[in-house]
Amino acid sequence: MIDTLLFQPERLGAALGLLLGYGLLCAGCARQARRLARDAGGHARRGDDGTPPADHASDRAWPPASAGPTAFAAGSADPAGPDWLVAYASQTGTVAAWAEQTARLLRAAGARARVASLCELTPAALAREERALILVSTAGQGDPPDDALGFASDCFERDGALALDGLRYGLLAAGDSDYPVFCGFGRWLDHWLLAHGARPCFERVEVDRGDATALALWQRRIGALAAREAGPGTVIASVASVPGPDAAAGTDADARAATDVDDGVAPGNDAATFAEPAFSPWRLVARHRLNPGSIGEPVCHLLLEAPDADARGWQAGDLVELRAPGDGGRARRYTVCNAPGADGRIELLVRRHRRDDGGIGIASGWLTGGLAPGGEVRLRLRAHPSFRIGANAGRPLVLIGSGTGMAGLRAHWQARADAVASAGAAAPAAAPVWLLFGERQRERDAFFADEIAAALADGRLARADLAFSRDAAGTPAAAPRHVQDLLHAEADRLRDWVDAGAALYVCGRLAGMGEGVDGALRELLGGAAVDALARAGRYRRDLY
Ligand SMILES: Cc1cc2nc3c(=O)[nH]c(=O)nc-3n(C[C@H](O)[C@H](O)[C@H](O)COP(=O)(O)O)c2cc1C
Repeated sequence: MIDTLLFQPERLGAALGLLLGYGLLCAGCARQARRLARDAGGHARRGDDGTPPADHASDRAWPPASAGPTAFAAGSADPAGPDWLVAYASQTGTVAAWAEQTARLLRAAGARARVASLCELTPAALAREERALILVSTAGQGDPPDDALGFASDCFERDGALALDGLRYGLLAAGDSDYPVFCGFGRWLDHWLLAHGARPCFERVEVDRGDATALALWQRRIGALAAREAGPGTVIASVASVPGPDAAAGTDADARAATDVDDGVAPGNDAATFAEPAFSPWRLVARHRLNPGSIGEPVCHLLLEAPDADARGWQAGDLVELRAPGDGGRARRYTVCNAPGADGRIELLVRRHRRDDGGIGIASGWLTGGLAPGGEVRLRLRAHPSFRIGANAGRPLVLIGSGTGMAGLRAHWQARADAVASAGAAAPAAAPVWLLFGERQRERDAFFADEIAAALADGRLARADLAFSRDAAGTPAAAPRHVQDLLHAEADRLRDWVDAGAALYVCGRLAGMGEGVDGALRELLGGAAVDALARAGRYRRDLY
């Protein structure tokens, strides 16, 4: 996605800079070159046919089951011990959660740890730090997550002018090797840090699809660092029980030798266990097809009921991860389609996926067909901080999306309406909500048309603009066909809303819609303004 936000020459002149800078950095740093050589072959754990091996299919478990209970005893560590910044950039919340867990590990080892999103940091602020653990994912096509856009563009602007030689850091790069540019942002950031004099405490840890072995390695690295920094006599427990890099298929002893951290951590006691929430058995209450007769694949609206504890603590904008039978234990993500309600139910929108070979996707096929009402779904909720309402609760909202992206938009307009209802009559008038949505045919694919009409009638929605791409025959050529065309058609209104403080939320497919909407926004508002909105948390995206 940032190729449209940051890395296009006509915008920040950065695409060329990135490529050039990347090349120069690689050329200029022998150690990095060795690392890159390893990177090139380092993902040979994929099967010969290009399919991911079974361990990649594991969900984002942290720590891996094999790690056993993870315990860090503070021992004799100075409670006001070394101060760590744990910085993260995360598009869909995975890495944000790992950052929190990383900080917990450090604190349990007697260190002080502050967690901050890269959107709260500048390169100059980072330069003032002595110790940082940095965890970043990659989004779009090898790009930074949205919360790192400002930081990344600052890196370009300050390139050459910044000295980071006072900083020691460890870097975790999360990605998915199914994408052509694996861990693109994490690798770029690592090179940028090195080029500016920052010193790595250990070799970059790359985590492919939540790979448990790589997470275990990260955990070992932190444990060893914490032990060393906490000083002699500190007992840090259980880190030694995490399988070492040599025990793991495909990891390299060289990476271990290259680090300046000793993994020999003394076993100890006491537990400060952390773990991902378990999958719970939710139940399918009802399923309706939203687009009968559509020329597209079926889109179903699913209603799911929670086992008690799972229904709490989530917000509009959050995701679920679920496992379908026969899907190799892989966790699939869907955006929740409703706001939290008293009944504790969640709703999902699922389009049946048609593969290139004509077959049907395992998870989407099951959710839209094989799973019978009353049937069980192994599911867990996942916070998605960068798509939540956050500080935008009082702002006008512009909700933009297409297809199953309706899910995240609906959750937000429902949540806004619920917040207004619970504030009571004395509350000030709610900030307005504007929906812009695209699908194929009005007659078949107008998801939630009745609900939208009712919301317009009672003011929950101030305005709704819909575009149907396959209804264009017979209409003027200039008529909006896609949601990005709606933005162009409503350019003045869009500028007025943004001037009035609106936040923009975009949900749906990255390819086509997400990129097209980003391009339209940049054309209409200007690239710098869009970057500023992103930095201020007023441009939030849930793209897939
Ligand atoms: C829309 C989208 C685009 C992605 N693009 C890439 C990519 O270009 N390279 C990569 O290695 N991983 C890519 N990923 C995978 C994510 O980096 C990976 O799932 C990561 O664990 C997500 O962490 P987060 O939830 O903290 O953002 C992409 C994921 C999504 C949803």
